[in-house]
Amino acid sequence: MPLKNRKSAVVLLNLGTPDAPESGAIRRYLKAFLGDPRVVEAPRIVWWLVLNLVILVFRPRKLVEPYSKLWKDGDSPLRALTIQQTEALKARLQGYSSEYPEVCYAMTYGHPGVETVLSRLMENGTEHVLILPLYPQYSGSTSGAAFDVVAKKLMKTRHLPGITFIKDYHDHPAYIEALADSVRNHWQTQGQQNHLLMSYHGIPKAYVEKGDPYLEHCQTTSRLLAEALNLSDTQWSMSFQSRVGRAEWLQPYTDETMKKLGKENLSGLDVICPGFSADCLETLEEIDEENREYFTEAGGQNFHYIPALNANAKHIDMMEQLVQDYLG
Ligand SMILES: C=CC1=C(C)c2cc3[nH]c(cc4nc(cc5[nH]c(cc1n2)c(C)c5CCC(=O)O)C(CCC(=O)O)=C4C)c(C)c3C=C
Ligand SMILES: [Fe+2]
Ligand SMILES: [Fe+2]
Repeated sequence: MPLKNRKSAVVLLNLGTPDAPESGAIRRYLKAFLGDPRVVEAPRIVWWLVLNLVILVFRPRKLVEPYSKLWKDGDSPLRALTIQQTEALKARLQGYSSEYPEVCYAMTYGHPGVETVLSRLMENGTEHVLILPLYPQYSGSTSGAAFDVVAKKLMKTRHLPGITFIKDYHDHPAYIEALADSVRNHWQTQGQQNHLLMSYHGIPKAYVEKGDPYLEHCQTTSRLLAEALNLSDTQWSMSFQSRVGRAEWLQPYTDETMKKLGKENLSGLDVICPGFSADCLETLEEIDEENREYFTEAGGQNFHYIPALNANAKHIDMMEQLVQDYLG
């Protein structure tokens, strides 16, 4: 099916990451991210005080070391992998004909920002923009916040382009197939362990109680992946990581689950993070280092982290399919 034309563009939209593994850059990133009321819904004045007087004073310094360890060739893994995904999708769509959409990437917080990327596309005469937030499961705190930055730019634009916003793809067959293929490949090369843990980024439980469909999306993705892999109910489970603050977040928490599974003397654990489209601090450091330690210190053996889909061919197949579904 031919794609519309070169006047369309696809924007891969991810969360954002600091510009450098230094406390100033990390502080700027956290200020934008955690200052967004979509992410932290606490009363504004109270939160402003906590953010500026506590979190932005201590957390940036704490994150310098883990970010520095992951920084490669002058970039953070999240941005480097988003660039690889962009190049791979571009190469794929160029194969169609001379009439293909431009492919670029943007970040909700940090660089390149949505405002800059959309301005450039509109200056170049782009008539239709397909926004693909790289969050398979919808949450107001991620996909909703991504929509806000797009809308904010459009509110200031006289001649609007057409806009298509992909809300989520948590149950898209090409996404489930990409995840299943990645797990099968891992099992083929590294061996299958007794249990597969699917760990998702957490959100406060209150967001779900107020109507955020995130939990339901995570449950559906997990069930579909387990079915695709023919896993019985005891062979897999799901958990939620990266809790910040003292409020209750979605449970079970990943760190507590690791300790529990480690104590059960499991001979081996495979861990996948289906909600992360690219490896980043939360997978490479928090899961593959910190949580690996919780598991092994509790007595577990053979901890295997299965990488995010990153620029895998099947992940790019999925993106190509989404472009076809929405622009074809
Ligand atoms: C405090 C509230 C937070 C909510 C709600 C939240 C939701 C959420 N986040 C992601 C994806 C990522 N988060 C990342 C880092 C990160 N997230 C928070 C806080 C919340 N996230 C913080 C404070 C940080 C910074 C690191 C830290 O201090 O621990 C990242 C990694 C960025 C990188 O540079 O590598 C991603 C990706 C999702 C998908 C989500 C809700 C579904
Ligand atoms: Fe986060
Ligand atoms: Fe494994």
